Amino acid sequence: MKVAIYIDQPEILKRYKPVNSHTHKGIQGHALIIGGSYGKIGAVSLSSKACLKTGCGLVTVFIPRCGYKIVQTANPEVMVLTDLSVKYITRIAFDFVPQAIGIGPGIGRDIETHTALHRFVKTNKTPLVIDADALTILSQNQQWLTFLPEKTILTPHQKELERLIGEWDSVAEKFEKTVAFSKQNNFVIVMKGAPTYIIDGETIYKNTTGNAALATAGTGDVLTGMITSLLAQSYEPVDAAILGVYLHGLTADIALPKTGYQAFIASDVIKNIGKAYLSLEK
Ligand SMILES: NC(=O)C1=CN([C@@H]2O[C@H](COP(=O)(O)OP(=O)(O)OC[C@H]3O[C@@H](n4cnc5c(N)ncnc54)[C@H](O)[C@@H]3O)[C@@H](O)[C@H]2O)[C@@H](O)CC1
Ligand SMILES: Nc1ncnc2c1ncn2[C@@H]1O[C@H](COP(=O)(O)OP(=O)(O)O)[C@@H](O)[C@H]1O
Ligand SMILES: [Mg+2]
Repeated sequence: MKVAIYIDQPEILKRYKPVNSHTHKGIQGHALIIGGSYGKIGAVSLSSKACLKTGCGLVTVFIPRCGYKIVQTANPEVMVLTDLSVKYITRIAFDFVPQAIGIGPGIGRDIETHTALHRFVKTNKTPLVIDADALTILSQNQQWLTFLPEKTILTPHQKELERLIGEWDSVAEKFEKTVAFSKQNNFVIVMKGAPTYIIDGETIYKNTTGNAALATAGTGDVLTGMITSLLAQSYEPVDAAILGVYLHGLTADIALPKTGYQAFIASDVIKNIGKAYLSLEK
């Protein structure tokens, strides 16, 4: 395995772009988060809130109708578009041009959602982050991979990675297969775990923040919102992935002395994004 580049504060400061004092919401990026299904609207609610809290100017979600009141109530700052279907996404449509799209949190694996995802990837040209059930659907339809834009960011956990690249017999083989998959498709792979690695072709980055408090429902959905936010704010895809993973881990390191491992939940990641950013400016 090639030597990994450690992602620590000096590496982050090479990439981090502070906010310009003359900016306005119209140029801070408009992100679209597509996901949710009956019982898993929370995933989109968390993801879209994290997207806003990471600095994106405008955030819209596209969800099934059952999520409308939930997201509008939980996150009044987020705009909401709905599918015609109540429980699942069946046809993705929106009438604006986002700077980045995050797709997958809570989207489910209904067969009609497979069709919606197929139609979407065939026509989409917007920079993309793909997570969760959208990754699982893609794993089952690998001929769709050629439709994805260059440097699409995929954020699999270990099981989702296995569905994409197949089983491995050793850690070295896991990296070999992931590097090959990244090179073949020109994707950025966020290989989530403890620690998380970011793989961009032959280049491997190893994150240095985060702890076991993150082993709780929804923290991956939050990460998707954070990376989508940075992509919408014009970070290069690999930098959006690196900075997103670093800040995400840092929230858990900051919160740990107050929450302990057990009481930390995905909303605590979101609560601590501000402190994570502030620590970069110290
Ligand atoms: N509040 C919500 O609405 C939540 C919705 N979620 C959504 O639920 C859907 C299913 O996601 P899941 O990831 O639970 O289901 P998956 O079936 O995709 O993956 C979970 C399976 O992978 C295994 N696994 C092996 N190694 C793992 C690792 N390192 N990390 C995580 N799992 C590992 C688990 O044991 C389990 O069998 C996704 O769309 C996701 O976004 C979850 O994120 C939980 C919270
Ligand atoms: N023990 C751990 N140490 C550090 N980070 C962890 C640990 N367990 C999980 N994480 C992080 O938490 C997140 C979990 O993502 P994921 O499994 O997709 O959760 P969900 O789908 O519930 O949102 C990933 O960013 C992963 O790296
Ligand atoms: Mg997940």
